[in-house]
Amino acid sequence: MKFPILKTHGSYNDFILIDEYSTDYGLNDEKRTQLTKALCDRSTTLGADGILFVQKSDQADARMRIFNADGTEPEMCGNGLRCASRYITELLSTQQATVETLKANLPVKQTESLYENIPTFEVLIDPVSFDVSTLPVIHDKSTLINTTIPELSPHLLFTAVSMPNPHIVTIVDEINEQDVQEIGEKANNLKSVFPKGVNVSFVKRIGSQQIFVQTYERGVGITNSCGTAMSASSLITCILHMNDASQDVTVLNNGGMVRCKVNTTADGYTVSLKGNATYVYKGTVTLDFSTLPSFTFEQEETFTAEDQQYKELELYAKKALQQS
Ligand SMILES: N[C@@H](CCC[C@H](N)C(=O)O)C(=O)O
Repeated sequence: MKFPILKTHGSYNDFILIDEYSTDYGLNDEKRTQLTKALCDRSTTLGADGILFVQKSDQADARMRIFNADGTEPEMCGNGLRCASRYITELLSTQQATVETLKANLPVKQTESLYENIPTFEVLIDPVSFDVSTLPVIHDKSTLINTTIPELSPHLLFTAVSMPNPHIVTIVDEINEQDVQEIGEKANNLKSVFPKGVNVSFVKRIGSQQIFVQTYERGVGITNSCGTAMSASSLITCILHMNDASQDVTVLNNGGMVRCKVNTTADGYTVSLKGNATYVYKGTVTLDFSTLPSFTFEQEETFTAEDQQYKELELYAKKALQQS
């Protein structure tokens, strides 16, 4: 089997995009899982945090499915949706679209550049719920807001929210990557509390409407950034009165920055997530499912100027972090 792939990233949360919209490769979910594990492996010529499968939809303009590097399929991916949105809107020659995801059909659009000449997309994160049963978290209360989870840590205070993938967020004075790794691994092994695993974020407030977020992603590990986690973190800082809703929260991360706006709705909240959708390279993968994980990859095009431009945003975000 031979198929083209596109390497893309949102705040250096990187994905391999496979276009099943234009060509039916006859993949089933078992094959998608096998493919994801093989191509996302960082010891190969590719490597990524996940695969975005772009497909046809009978409810929306197109459909995006995301598979984590470990082959599992989560409910949502915010950074990935921006990348898929760029691909879909270019494919359909439009500037906005509705994209079917596992839990909702979501509006997406190209928007003003986050920084000079950065392809920028805005996606809606919805549905959002603080009901612990939606993550799920096994807990005797129906919501978990700024509360200890003694099985996880005796002193950290966590808030649980589904975006609609599961997140727990803790606000700290300083972020230590070792702690993020340790608590993230522990939470994902704690099946009595998080039966489906959980994304774990540490958040530091760095100024008015400005936060820094680091995330341990379920099914991946520590990533440069996680779009739904940054949306969850912005929302939680608003409900804890550290930031204001209805105004942008600038979220710095280890791969750059995004902007999140918390919207108050009749049912609760949604979050608008704005950030880059950067293409890195294109090429062709050749493989035989019977001999996976081995495959070959031939790179055909690199988006050097785009990559260079993004590095300037990254530098700007790093400086903003140092000055905070
Ligand atoms: N990186 C993503 C989230 C991907 C899914 C997550 N690892 C999960 O299992 O829920 C994002 O940008 O939101």
